Amino acid sequence: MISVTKLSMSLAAGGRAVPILDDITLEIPDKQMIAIVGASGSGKSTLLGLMAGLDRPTTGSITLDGTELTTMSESALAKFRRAKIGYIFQSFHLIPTLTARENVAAPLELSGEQDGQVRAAELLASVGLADRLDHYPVQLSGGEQQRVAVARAFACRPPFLFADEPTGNLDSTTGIQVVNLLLNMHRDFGTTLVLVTHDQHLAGRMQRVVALRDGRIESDQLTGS
Ligand SMILES: Nc1ncnc2c1ncn2[C@@H]1O[C@H](COP(=O)(O)OP(=O)(O)OP(=O)(O)O)[C@@H](O)[C@H]1O
Repeated sequence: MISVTKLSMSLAAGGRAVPILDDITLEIPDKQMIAIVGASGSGKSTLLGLMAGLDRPTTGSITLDGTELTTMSESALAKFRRAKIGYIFQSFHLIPTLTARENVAAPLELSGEQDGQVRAAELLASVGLADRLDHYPVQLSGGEQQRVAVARAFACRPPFLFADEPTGNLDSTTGIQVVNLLLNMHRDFGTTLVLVTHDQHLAGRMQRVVALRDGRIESDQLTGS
């Protein structure tokens, strides 16, 4: 379960504090698939980054599986993220000097897994990239890079997966392939999936859609998906 309580975030800009998120309270049950939507600048990416422990709020609480993130030391937070959190970026963020297989193996090897390279090859096969193991990111299309990023994000079987506009840089057909992959992985791994999107089609495939407006929750609806 993800619990966000009375979360606020202000950032300094032009010598003054600008409110970005204001009094957000949100509970996300285990295994739920939820989309965060809203106009550009409404605070979606900021909220996602806070829930994933990438940033610290000004006030409020964030717990994942009962662990409070906001008071953790940097090193404890980094360890927690490695064990519990997968993150997918709009612009893929693969390591350019590593092959597809090495990119996926990296988090496995960091977490002490002996057969990381073998497991990485299996994961890449499961996202349809068995014949791209030794390609570097620059040798892959955008959709292929995002599939590598999806395989990497799920590699350590994290209970929590966050995705910031995962289809934002892809054409619609490739975007649909990546979404199908996310849904399959969610089903197979039982992951809680929180994603930010501008894509109505993608949002509608989640079980719940939370809309932000000016840093506050404007609506919170189950979709029936
Ligand atoms: N480091 C920063 N310093 C100052 N303001 C910031 C900073 N990062 C983000 N902001 C501001 O915070 C607000 C929310 O940004 P955020 O990226 O969370 O919005 P978003 O809803 O994800 O937008 P988009 O859909 O365009 O990606 C924006 O007005 C942005 O300009």
